[in-house]
Amino acid sequence: MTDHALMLVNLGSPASTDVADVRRYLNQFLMDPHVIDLPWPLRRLLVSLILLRRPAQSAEAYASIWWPEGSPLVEISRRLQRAMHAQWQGPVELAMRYGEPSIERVLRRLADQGCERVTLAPLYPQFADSTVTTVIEEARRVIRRHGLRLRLSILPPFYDQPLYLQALTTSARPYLDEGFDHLLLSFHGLPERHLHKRDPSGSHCLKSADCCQRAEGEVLATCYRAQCLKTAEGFARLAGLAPEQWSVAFQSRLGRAKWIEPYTEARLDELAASGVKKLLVMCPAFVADCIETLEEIGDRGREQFLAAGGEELRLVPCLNDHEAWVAALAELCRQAPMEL
Ligand SMILES: C=CC1=C(C)c2cc3[nH]c(cc4nc(cc5[nH]c(cc1n2)c(C)c5CCC(=O)O)C(CCC(=O)O)=C4C)c(C)c3C=C
Ligand SMILES: [Fe+2]
Ligand SMILES: [Fe+2]
Repeated sequence: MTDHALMLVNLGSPASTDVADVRRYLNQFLMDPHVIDLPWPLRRLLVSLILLRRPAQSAEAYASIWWPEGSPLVEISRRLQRAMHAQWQGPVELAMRYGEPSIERVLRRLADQGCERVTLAPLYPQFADSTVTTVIEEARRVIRRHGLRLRLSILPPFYDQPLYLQALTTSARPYLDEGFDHLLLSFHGLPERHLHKRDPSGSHCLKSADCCQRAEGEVLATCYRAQCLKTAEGFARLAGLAPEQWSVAFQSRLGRAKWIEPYTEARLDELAASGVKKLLVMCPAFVADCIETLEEIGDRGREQFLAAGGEELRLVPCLNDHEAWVAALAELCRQAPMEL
């Protein structure tokens, strides 16, 4: 074995669709201070309130998209892991930020096997504290706590990398070629507060209608919304789409706080009302299909769009284990910079 491992990390799913497993998963996920960024007593109170009803609702949603092998997100991530073996000289491991296999279990196993270097690949194209930062912090915590002699390289967010955008375009091409009235690029949403907290100038994010279009340098480096727009523009350019053929929205809102806009739910109604009959939806914040794409868009979103007068909603699959993505990801990981 070479001593340089690749560790892919995705979000994770409940162990099963039982309400108790979903509650355990949601508790671990939502109690992460990077996800619900309130002081502990308030976070504990809010999460306990969410856990009164949400686990049963989410369990039903998970049950509607669950595969015989288990969670689609986890199974697809395993397929990606297997495909990466052919691209990486050394062990390729998969970990989940919440649930199993945990970052702790995987890093300890690698260290036990004599591995000295790990390229950590958070599988998120765009930066957010609730995804990327929490993975990196957890890896560092585990290394410190167990005194592991591991050197880390970290794959940075790749929202504008030509290799990623090209893979996205290649994987979407058959769907684009079938013809459509409009393409909606629906990204996972984020509470606005998360953007303000990371705005280095304190006066840029959400301060004007086009702040995210104009973001560059250190503002762009931590503005999730601006990075989503860059992904969308880069994809549209490569795919040869005209500006009126596509738009961006943000899905998966939770709670009462204000999340970044426009909301996908509202856009689905607007698009149907504007006469769009055949709608394509892509979800480029996710590299693997999951409850947010399959259930929220593929089931509930489709129902909503048809009820509003649309005729067809086609969900473009995420990159999953597409060969163009496997090759792109391997190259991006080889280029990942070593931590100082
Ligand atoms: C405050 C709550 C949430 C924030 C912030 C958040 C950010 C965020 N999440 C993803 C990617 C995924 N989220 C997924 C599921 C999911 N997300 C939240 C809440 C927040 N996410 C919840 C409660 C759930 C669970 C499902 C539900 O009950 O609705 C998933 C899918 C997991 C699966 O098992 O399929 C992904 C992937 C990103 C990229 C992001 C910030 C940009
Ligand atoms: Fe989420
Ligand atoms: Fe911004």
